[in-house]
Amino acid sequence: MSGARSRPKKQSPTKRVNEKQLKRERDVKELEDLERRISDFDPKDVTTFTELPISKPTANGLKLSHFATMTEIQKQSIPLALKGTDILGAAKTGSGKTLAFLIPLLETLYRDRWTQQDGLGALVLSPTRELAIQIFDVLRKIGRAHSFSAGLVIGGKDAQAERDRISRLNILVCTPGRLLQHMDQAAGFEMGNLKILVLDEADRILDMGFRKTIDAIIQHLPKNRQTLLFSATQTKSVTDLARLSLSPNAAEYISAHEKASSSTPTNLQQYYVITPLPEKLDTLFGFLKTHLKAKVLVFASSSKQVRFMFEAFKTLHPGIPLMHLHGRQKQTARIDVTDRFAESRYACLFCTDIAARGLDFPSVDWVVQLDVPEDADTYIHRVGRTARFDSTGRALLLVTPSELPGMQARLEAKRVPIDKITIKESKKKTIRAHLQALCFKNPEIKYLAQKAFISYCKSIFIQKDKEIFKFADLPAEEFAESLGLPGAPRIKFLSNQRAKELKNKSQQKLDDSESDDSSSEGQGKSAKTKETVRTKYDRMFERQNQSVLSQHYMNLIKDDNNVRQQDENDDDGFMSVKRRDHGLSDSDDASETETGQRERNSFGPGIVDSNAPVSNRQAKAALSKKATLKNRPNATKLVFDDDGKPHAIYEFEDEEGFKKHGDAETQKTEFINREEQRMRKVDVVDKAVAKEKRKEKKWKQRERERLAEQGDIDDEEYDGEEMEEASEVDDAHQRHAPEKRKKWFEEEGRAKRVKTDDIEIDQPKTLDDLEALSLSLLHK
Ligand SMILES: Nc1ncnc2c1ncn2[C@@H]1O[C@H](COP(=O)(O)OP(=O)(O)OP(=O)(O)O)[C@@H](O)[C@H]1O
Repeated sequence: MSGARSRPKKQSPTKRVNEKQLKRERDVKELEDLERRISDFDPKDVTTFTELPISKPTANGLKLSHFATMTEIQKQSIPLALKGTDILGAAKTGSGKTLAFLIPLLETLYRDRWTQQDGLGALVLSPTRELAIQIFDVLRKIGRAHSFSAGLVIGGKDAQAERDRISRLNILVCTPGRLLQHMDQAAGFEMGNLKILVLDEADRILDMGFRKTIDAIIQHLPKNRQTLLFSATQTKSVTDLARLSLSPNAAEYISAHEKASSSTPTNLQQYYVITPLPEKLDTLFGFLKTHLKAKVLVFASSSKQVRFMFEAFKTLHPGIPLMHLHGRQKQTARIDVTDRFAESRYACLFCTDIAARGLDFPSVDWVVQLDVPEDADTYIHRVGRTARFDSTGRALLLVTPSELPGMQARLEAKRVPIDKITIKESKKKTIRAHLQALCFKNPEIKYLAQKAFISYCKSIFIQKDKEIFKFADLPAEEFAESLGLPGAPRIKFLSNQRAKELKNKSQQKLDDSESDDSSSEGQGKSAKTKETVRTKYDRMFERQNQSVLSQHYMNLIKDDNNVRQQDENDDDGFMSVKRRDHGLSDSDDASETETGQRERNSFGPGIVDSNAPVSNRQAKAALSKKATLKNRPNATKLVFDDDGKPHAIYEFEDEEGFKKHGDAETQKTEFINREEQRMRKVDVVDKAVAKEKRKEKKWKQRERERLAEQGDIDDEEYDGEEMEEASEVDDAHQRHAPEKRKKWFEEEGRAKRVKTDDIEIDQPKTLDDLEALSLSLLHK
């Protein structure tokens, strides 16, 4: 019958077993073959991936992804890595290091016939989320014909969902902080079988910022694994290798471009322009205006500068789409921005160094460094975002006159060819007046400008290369002016050591973003946010740079702090908020106090007054009668002698006399009963007075409405009442309050006279008055 589906022939069980066995035998033979090819393999003169002794699935994946010819680092490192050697791979930016580690990774698991049941076999660590995403994408492309389960664990997503699947993964691409979090929390997450560990941007992962995290991760990994380290600026530090249980003799150091005349791509043109600090934004704006048909990456040294630049330049409409990327953005925003910039033809992306390493944005025309990088390695990574693989690109470094000699020396030592350019007078633009008007009009922008100013100054202060970064040479006032500020905000600095610690800590947080504002997925964090209501003050205190504060906020905290500051003889500091109830760990607290004077001369995050109210509501509540009573110690009765000295009453009575009134327990009970009765009486009075007040208030309200209807009272007086209430919490408002209050009282008297049928009640002054009032009210 046409159209009828023919049923698949049912195989006999014996036949099925035979087929399975045959397949197994074929696989074993293929693997043996592969092993033989690898051991016989002579890496000389190989140029294409097809010549490599690799599995069919990997070869297919490469073919389908259109990778055919190998780059230098791939040629040199893949054959060795396939033989199981530990590799320290160094090659210029954009030269294909990702494939150099992903191919051996897939092959190792394939040759070990890795299955889902074997658990985690390969681990790739990346310093940033964006880079991890990119590596994972390449892995998915070239590993599409394999049957391994691979996962991306980077934070910014639901931690529980990640935890649920992490134990089922064979290959994991992740950021260090997030991995450690899962190692601590995910039951059943085992790394004891791990065969291969990869550190991309190894020097960054092994530096101070990640030190503790990496050491904790390494402790859980088996020692007999293969380790591959890659970077454009590779570490050769013996200590670093020892931390990874790598012997420098056993690991192969492969530097694809060691003999090259430059350490940056040959198709990259590099320039610098000497720009005094206060002229930087003008220069950048002028640059953008003359490069509207380009894809530009602009690096600044902090997320605050990036935010300020982005917000301020947006209002100037330079004529090129603007975007910004930094570690304090939410993960979704970060992904959105990277995707949009990758897809854009012409755009300008303001970013911090989270975009400096590894990111492979296609067709970037220019990399502009608004602020000089902290070292030559960072310079190399930043400029490496352009001129990738076989494309061309250009880079521009804005360098201040005082930074120039030091920076030139560092770049020369690293074989970075860079030429000087000057800007044509006709192309110079100034945006200072616009920024000043903007800051004047828009407090948000002004606040961002203040933060940008302070974070820039701090970044200069904490840099370790003092030949480049000379804090004393900063033209503070002019710089502030160039940002549109009326004057330079004051800054308080930490000791160098503490500042560096904080920088590393915060850098790791930003890079890994496990616990910054933007990532709400962290278990600890979400638990914390559930417990407490976060107010705007909380958010302010949680900011990393606590000394970046608006003038308004400074005024709010100034008085309180002045007292403490004087105690501490800390004349130069402008800000002395020391602690707050923010859940800093004990160790953090301890370090604050242990280090004593050193810490006092410091700036630092999250160290604020623990007693400070964190919201208007709490501030008001803390001042309420109830709250003050609650916190007051029990009252003690004192009697003053003839000389005016206070004595406790028991001092006037000996034990005999005391016992005459009965035993202590009875006396106590009697006293409590007596007091209870008294309180009950007082309570009746209080309630009556309160009721009367409510009544009076209602009546006044009605009266006001009535007068307003008649046109006797104008709107301003209504405002006056609101102003008076608000004045309890707002200093600024208090200045206006007396005048308004006077006005209000006048109206009050008039209103009282008009209303004649209500009972006139004199304000009770003594307890007797109160009792009389309550009795009269009760009798009514
Ligand atoms: N063999 C190859 N053939 C063609 N294109 C390649 C090859 N290898 C890599 N590429 C491409 O070159 C670009 C850069 O590769 P990759 O990101 O791996 O560089 P990298 O050396 O890791 O750079 P960075 O040091 O900046 O991290 C990518 O777009 C990649 O697809």
